[in-house]
Amino acid sequence: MSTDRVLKAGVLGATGTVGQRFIVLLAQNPMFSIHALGASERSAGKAYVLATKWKMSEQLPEEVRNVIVHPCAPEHFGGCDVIFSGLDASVAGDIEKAFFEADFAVFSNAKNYRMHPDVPLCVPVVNTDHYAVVAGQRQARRLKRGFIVTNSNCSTSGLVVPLKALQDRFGALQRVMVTTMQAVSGAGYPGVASLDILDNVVPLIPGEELKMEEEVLKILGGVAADGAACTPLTDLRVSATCNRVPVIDGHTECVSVEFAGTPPSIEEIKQCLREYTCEVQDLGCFSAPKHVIYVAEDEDRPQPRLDRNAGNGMSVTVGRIRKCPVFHVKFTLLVHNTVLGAAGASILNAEYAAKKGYI
Ligand SMILES: NC(=O)C1=CN([C@@H]2O[C@H](COP(=O)(O)OP(=O)(O)OC[C@H]3O[C@@H](n4cnc5c(N)ncnc54)[C@H](OP(=O)(O)O)[C@@H]3O)[C@@H](O)[C@H]2O)C=CC1
Ligand SMILES: N[C@@H](CC(=O)OP(=O)(O)O)C(=O)O
Repeated sequence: MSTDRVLKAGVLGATGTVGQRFIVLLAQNPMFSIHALGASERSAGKAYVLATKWKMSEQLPEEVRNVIVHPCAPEHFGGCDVIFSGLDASVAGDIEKAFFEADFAVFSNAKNYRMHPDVPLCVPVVNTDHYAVVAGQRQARRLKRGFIVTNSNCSTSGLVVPLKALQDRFGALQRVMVTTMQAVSGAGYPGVASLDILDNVVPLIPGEELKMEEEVLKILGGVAADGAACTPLTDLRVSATCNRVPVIDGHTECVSVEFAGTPPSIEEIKQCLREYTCEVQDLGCFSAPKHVIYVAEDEDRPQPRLDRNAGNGMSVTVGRIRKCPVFHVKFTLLVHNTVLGAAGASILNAEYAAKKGYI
């Protein structure tokens, strides 16, 4: 298809935290027009402005205010070229399946299909090569034009970016330890009660650590020669510890890395991170950041309030890069959890899919 055509976008879960971020980003993106919105039966039939509790700092785009929210069923999304899903995971499995089986191109934020071998788990600045499994996915699931691509857990999306840069330049990684400090917007709306999170740190985000530990292996892995399945790494070991902190947006992660081979110097690591580039940049995708990784110059960065909007939320900021006395190197990174960690990644995944002729 021509990448000059404006793609009609449907948004499932449009009223939620990720859904609102989709609305903000799609309204600014010349490749897409917002064509249809979906949410639960609680919201269906209402104008969007009445169905959602708008929590973005940007104004609700005028053209979306009075769009009627539909139930999340394919018959309400006719004419859409692409479906973005910010659905709650408790319902995403069945609803997204109904859409890709109805021949829609689905880009999901939910966890349900992430670890399926024939589904790309794609952080678009890291592993667009995993789109190679889409043809096999269509064949195995008897889909004509439909398919599903997922993006990762929001903390995973930040972590894999510097890890990919290091792996590409210096070879296999052996062990990674990560401790996260995750923003409250990661829990959706209304999310964590203020009495739980103000003046506090909560050392548990149910299910989060295992997701990170598994997803990193898939994203940093490859694709089988016949294109039938993704092939997660088997030699890398990842340990994650996840905490909720009283920050609105932006997940901070303290990472320690051990290389399988001879470790590079700290200067070589900094240079590698600064120089990292990826395919969506080469293709000139609208949402691709100019710099995938910003290496923070100041010793006390990254900080969520100051750095979360780097590259319009599509860049990862890495700082405090130093020797680790246990592994080889340690650093702190920051990722915008609802932009590169969610809606922004989905949109860039769709831009890539359009450029490569999948849509
Ligand atoms: N927040 C983040 O940083 C990240 C979130 N994700 C994932 O993205 C997804 C959305 O998260 P988030 O926006 O935070 O969640 P929210 O709880 O804020 O929003 C959930 C959305 O799902 C809709 N929904 C709920 N039940 C149904 C139903 N039965 N039928 C149709 N729609 C329904 C809601 O509609 P209604 O308003 O009508 O109830 C709402 O639009 C989740 O799967 C989450 O795990 C992934 C990465 C990061
Ligand atoms: N659990 C993440 C956000 C999220 O919803 O992730 P996932 O889609 O992997 O469940 C957080 O709280 O910050």
